[in-house]
Amino acid sequence: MASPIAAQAFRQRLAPNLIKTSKTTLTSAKSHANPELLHGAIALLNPTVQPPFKAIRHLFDHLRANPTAASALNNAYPKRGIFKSAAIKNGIADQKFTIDLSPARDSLISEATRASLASYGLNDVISFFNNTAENHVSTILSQLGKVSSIDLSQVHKDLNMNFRLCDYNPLTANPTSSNGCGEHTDYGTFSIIFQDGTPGLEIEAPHAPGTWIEIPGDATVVLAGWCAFILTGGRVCAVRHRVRRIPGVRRLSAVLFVAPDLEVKLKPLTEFTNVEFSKEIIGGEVNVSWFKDVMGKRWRRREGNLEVAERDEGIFSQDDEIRRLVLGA
Ligand SMILES: O=C(O)CCC(=O)C(=O)O
Ligand SMILES: [Fe+2]
Repeated sequence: MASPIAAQAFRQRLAPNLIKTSKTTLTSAKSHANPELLHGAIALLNPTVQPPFKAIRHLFDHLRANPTAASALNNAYPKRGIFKSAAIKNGIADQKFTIDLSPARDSLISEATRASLASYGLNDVISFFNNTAENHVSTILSQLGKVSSIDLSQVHKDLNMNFRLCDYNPLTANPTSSNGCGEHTDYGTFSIIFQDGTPGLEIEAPHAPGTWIEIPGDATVVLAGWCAFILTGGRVCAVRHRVRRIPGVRRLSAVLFVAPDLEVKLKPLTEFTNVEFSKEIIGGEVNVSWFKDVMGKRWRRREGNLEVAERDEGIFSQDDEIRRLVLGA
């Protein structure tokens, strides 16, 4: 999708202060495939702080074992809930549990609930994400801006962020399933994925669809989503990824998602684009809020968290359909 040159530049120019090139080597899911297949589609981050994985494990264990605590947390955001555990009953959906936070949702959690979850790690988790946002988000945004020659700061004034914890726990409805998180492309500008050392994350080679590259379990990965692809006129590629489970092995991750401001029109911020976009995109008919909503339905279906009434809508169930919306082909 994006030109190899821009993608290469994304990796190289992010390098000076962000990429750890020394110990981390990328290997391919296919035994002899070349890691260069990634063409710089992702960057590796040397983070200032690591997630508090011990606290994250405690928090998931506590919420899973205590439905009252889980309901109290979910009541802070009744529209969708915060702790998602559909995989306890649903063996076809992604076999993981998640805790979905954001600065806005954080402020809705009552003092009583916050206090009751403090000793199970909630505060540590929130300060980790706030710290990461403070230390890395604007730098990554400006580096992405430099490699694409497009000023992304003008459409990221509100810092629209989401924080997600994932628990790929063997105690789900389908313990032998290798599907931790089905293949998908994140909707926003970029995501930072922190891992607890357990492998499982795989990236699809942007120029060799169907070839999946295994990412080492200790790497912290920055990858771009659909909004970056559209805003930069295809100069930054949106990267498909997935998580495979190793039966019997628990894996934890923490993900920080950054997206443009909700009212921003999703159209290239340049007339010189690398690809041809759909007339809806060029015409500025799609804004971030609408796109997030549409994408959200798609990922909630995959994750088994879609409300019954929404489940039958049948639209946008595939990455392909999003691609059609964006590229019109
Ligand atoms: O758990 C991971 O490593 C990745 C999760 C992910 O891609 C997502 O939640 O969008
Ligand atoms: Fe993702």
